[in-house]
Amino acid sequence: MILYFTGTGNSRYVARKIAEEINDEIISINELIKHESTEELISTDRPFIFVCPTYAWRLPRVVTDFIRKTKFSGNNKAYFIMTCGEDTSKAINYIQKLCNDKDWQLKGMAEVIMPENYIALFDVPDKETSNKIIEESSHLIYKIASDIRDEKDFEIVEPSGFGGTIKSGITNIAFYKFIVHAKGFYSTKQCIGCGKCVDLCPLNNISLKDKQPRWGNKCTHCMACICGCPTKAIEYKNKTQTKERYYLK
Ligand SMILES: Cc1cc2nc3c(=O)[nH]c(=O)nc-3n(C[C@H](O)[C@H](O)[C@H](O)COP(=O)(O)O)c2cc1C
Repeated sequence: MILYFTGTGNSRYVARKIAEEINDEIISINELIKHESTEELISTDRPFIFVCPTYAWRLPRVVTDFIRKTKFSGNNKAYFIMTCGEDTSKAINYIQKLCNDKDWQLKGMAEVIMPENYIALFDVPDKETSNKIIEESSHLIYKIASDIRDEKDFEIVEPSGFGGTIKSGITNIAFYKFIVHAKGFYSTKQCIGCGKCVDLCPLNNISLKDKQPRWGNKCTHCMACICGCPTKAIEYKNKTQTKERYYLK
């Protein structure tokens, strides 16, 4: 069973490719969280395969919380596939700990480089570069799918050095404390009040007031609202006005 979380489509794309290759069922964690079905039992006799973005060199906190809260049964094997713009540093250590706590056998963690989507802090690649990155990911995605099909362990990810320990450790904690807030988001005159941002927000953190989006305090910086807006009417502080949006359908 493939369970994916996504902000801007990269992880959904990878999850779908794997599902096609291994002919397995696919479930959106976004939908489960959105409909508050996170504590229900999820059961399969095939391995659990989690696909999600990397946030500050670890699993997104929202995914870790989902896994911790939800009851899983039927088998105890888990694969983790993290899409990322660059690297996952020591995310593997935290995944191993999560698996130990869940009594799961970790069959491996793989990182798949996909286009950077963190528009609030960085530039995202142009269309041509994004397409090239996506195309280049296919070889690895097929290898991942083939290993899962054969129930093989993934090749071990080279452990990163001390820099990685800092990034996945203290920097991750500081990142959630100081950066991950909805405060900087606002809509512009281009907003047509369509509510797409409300639908896309996995945490139900956006509501419409007078046909304009209002953000609550549960934001996880997934970038779905700003990148998925059909009229490019959402901005973040003064960081995004001139930037292209990135969203993979
Ligand atoms: C809040 C946030 C934090 C991120 N942190 C990292 C990171 O630590 N390392 C990295 O390589 N990419 C990082 N990225 C980039 C995403 O992990 C990457 O673009 C991913 O494929 C997006 O997946 P999605 O489209 O399924 O949401 C970050 C993106 C966001 C929005």
